[in-house]
Amino acid sequence: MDKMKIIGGDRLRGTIKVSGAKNSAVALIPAAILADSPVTIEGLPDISDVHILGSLIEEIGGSFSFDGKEAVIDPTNMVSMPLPNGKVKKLRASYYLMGAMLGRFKKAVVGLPGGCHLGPRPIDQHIKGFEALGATVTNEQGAIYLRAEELRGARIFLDVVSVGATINIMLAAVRAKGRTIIENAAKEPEIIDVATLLSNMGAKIKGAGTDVIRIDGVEKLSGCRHAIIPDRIEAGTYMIAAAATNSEVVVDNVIPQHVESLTAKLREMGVRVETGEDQILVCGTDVLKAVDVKTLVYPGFPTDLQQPFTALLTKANGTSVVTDTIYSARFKHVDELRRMNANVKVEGRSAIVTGPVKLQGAKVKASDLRAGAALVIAGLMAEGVTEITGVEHIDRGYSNLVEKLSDIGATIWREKMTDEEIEQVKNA
Ligand SMILES: CC(=O)N[C@H]1[C@@H](OP(=O)(O)OP(=O)(O)OC[C@H]2O[C@@H](n3ccc(=O)[nH]c3=O)[C@H](O)[C@@H]2O)O[C@H](CO)[C@@H](O)[C@@H]1O
Ligand SMILES: C=C(OP(=O)(O)O)C(=O)O
Repeated sequence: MDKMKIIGGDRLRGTIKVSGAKNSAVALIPAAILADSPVTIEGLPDISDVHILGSLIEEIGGSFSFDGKEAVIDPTNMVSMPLPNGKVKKLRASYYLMGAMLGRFKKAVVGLPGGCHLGPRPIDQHIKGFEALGATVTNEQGAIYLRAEELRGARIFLDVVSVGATINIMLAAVRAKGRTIIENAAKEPEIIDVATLLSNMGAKIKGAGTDVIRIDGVEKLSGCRHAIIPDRIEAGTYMIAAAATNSEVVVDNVIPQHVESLTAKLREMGVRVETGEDQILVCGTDVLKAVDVKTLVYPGFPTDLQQPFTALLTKANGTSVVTDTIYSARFKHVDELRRMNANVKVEGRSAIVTGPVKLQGAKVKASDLRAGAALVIAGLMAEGVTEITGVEHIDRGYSNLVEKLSDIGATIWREKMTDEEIEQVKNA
C-alpha cells in the first residue's frame, strides 16, 4: 500500500495530457461482452477500475489483454458465470455486467456494486428497466439475480436521471426484440461514447446524448475498433490544479465543450481560460473571487468535480456555497481540508467555504476518489508537506497522476507505507 507526498507551493508550467474517460471505459468493457468477436478499445486509462473489470471479464471466460493504452477484449468463449461477490464490490461500474450479461445470455448473477461512498446509491432504476424488458430480478443475499425467457423492447421512463441506469438499460436493450425507448435518459458524454461503440458493433441506437434514446434490438453484434473519449473529470481536475497554484498549464486531449460548466466557473472566479480544438489553457491569478456552485446532471456542473473545486475555493476571497444536488453525503473531504487549515463547514447538502486561507500541509486520508483529488489539489496549494493515505481510491480514476503532475513541476511522489502505518490508517 502506498501513500502520496506533496510539497506545496510550486507553480506548474507545461502541458498535461488527459487519458481516456474512466466512466466510459468501465461501460465500454462490459459492452464488449455483447459482441461475437474481439473488440479493441484505444486510449483506455491505466487505472485500477479498468484492471479489475478486465479480470472480471477473464473470470467469466473472456480474454482481456491491455498494454496500458489499448485493450483487446475477446468475448467469444464467455459464459454467464455468477459473480456474486469478490471483485464486483471493488467498483461501482460492475453493475454494467448485469445489463451486458442479460443482453447476451438472458441471465446473470452479479453482486451489488461498490464504488465511492457518497450517500445512498440505489440501483432501483436499473432494475425497473431490466424488468420492463421482461427480466425477473431478485436480490438474494446482496447479489442481483436476473433471468429472462426473452427480452422485449419497452418504453421506460426513468424516475431519476441516472447515468448508470441509462447505460445499463441500453446494454440489455440492444439485444431485445423490438424497440426500447428510454425517456428522461441521462445525457452525459460517456453515454454517447457507449452508444457509438454499440452502434459500431451493429446496434441501432438513436438519440444518445438527448433525454430520449430509441433502441431497435438486433440479433447479432460483432467486434470492432473504438477510440474512447477523453476524461472530462480528469481534465477538470488539472484545470482546477492550475488555477489553485496560480499556474499556466495547457490541458491537452480534452473536448472543451465537455467542461464548459467548469470553464464558466473558473472565469467567474477571475481565472483566464482559453479553449482550443482539443486543448485548454488555464492561467491562474493571485486574487480569486468566491463563487457559488450547484452540481447538476450534464451539462451542469459535475458532482465529480465538486470536491476538487471545493479545495480551490479555500483560496478565494469571500464565502462560497457548494451544493451537491446529486449526492447527499459527498463531503468526506471537508474534515480533511479542515485539518489543513481550511475554513469550511457542511450544512445539509452544502459546503460553506470562507477564504482566502493559506492551507498547511498535514497527514490526511482520501476517503473516496474525488476526495483524493481534492486533497492532491490542497497539497499542491499548501505550505509544507502533505501526506495522503487512501491512495488506492485515487488509483481507481487517475492514470499516472504523480508522473503527470511531476512533469509540469509539482513536487509529488509515492512511498510504500510501513506495516505500522497501514495498521494506524485502518484503525483511524
Ligand atoms: C461509473 C460511473 O459512471 N459513475 C458515475 C455515475 O455514477 P452512477 O451511474 O452510479 O450515478 P447515477 O447517475 O446513476 O446517479 C445519479 C443520482 O441518481 C440516484 N439514483 C441512481 C440510480 C438509481 O437506480 N436510483 C437512484 O436513485 C443516485 O443515488 C444519484 O443521486 O454518474 C455519477 C453522476 O454523474 C457520477 O458521480 C459517477 O462518477
Ligand atoms: C463517483 C465516482 O466514481 P464511481 O461511480 O465509479 O464510484 C467518480 O468517478 O467520481
